[in-house]
Amino acid sequence: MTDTDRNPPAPGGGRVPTVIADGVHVTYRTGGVRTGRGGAASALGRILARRPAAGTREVNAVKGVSFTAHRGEAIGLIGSNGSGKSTLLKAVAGLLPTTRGTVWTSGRPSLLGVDAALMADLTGERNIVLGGLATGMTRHEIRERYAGIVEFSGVNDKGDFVSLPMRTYSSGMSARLRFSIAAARSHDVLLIDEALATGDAAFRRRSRRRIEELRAEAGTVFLVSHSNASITATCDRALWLEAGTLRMDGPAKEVVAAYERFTERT
Ligand SMILES: Nc1ncnc2c1ncn2[C@@H]1O[C@H](COP(=O)(O)OP(=O)(O)OP(=O)(O)O)[C@@H](O)[C@H]1O
Repeated sequence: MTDTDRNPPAPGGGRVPTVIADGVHVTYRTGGVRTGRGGAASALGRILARRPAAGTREVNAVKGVSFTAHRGEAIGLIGSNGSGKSTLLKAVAGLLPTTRGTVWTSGRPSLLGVDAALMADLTGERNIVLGGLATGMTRHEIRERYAGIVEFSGVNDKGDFVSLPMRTYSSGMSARLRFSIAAARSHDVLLIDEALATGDAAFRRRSRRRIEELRAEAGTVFLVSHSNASITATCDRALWLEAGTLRMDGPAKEVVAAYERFTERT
């Protein structure tokens, strides 16, 4: 299949954009250090004067990032620890506000993170239903796909784990179940944060095939990973973030090679 087959031409003749990030900045403000001084009156004064509380720290996690993603692309996000990958993903998902710049997305983006909201005290079964509803599946669709989700995740490979509370799962099993729930339906824009890193080799193969299918169903997949091999095997394009800025955007193999040269030097 050629790249053009996967990316049906837009009415205007070009590829169909699904995410446009235009000069995106994201800033975290962490709570002030408690000094024990200052009552309600001084807090009110600060709010009226728009002054941050003493000790408030600002972290500019993403600084002026711009890119356009298209239908049918799988895009890897790479970069050192703390370079802003997860923050950018959350901003694209609409879970964090931008302090400057704009993110435009077509359809509803779905973020599949390591800390996605599954309930530790509920069984895998219940979480499949809740997670399925949360990703927009109907009860009927969940019933139809339930067996496929359990099989894909492999959580029952070593016993009937799906009927046990998720707190009894290893972190790899939880991550696999989260991925399997999210991957059970097509997404306009699917954002995956490190989900593949925890699976074993067989699961990683299944996941890559499924990501390939999701792209073919005309979605866009973003994948954050510290595994350069996962990025080159799964993605055709990569964005390299360093200290919140976009260092490189291009074919995954070229970007990963440049990033590897950079990490060897540092
Ligand atoms: N909730 C938060 N409050 C304050 N600062 C934060 C918060 N989350 C992240 N940061 C800071 O924002 C910066 C970017 O973090 P982010 O998690 O986006 O990086 P990352 O590239 O995904 O890192 P990693 O590879 O280690 O997962 C870091 O300096 C981090 O300390």
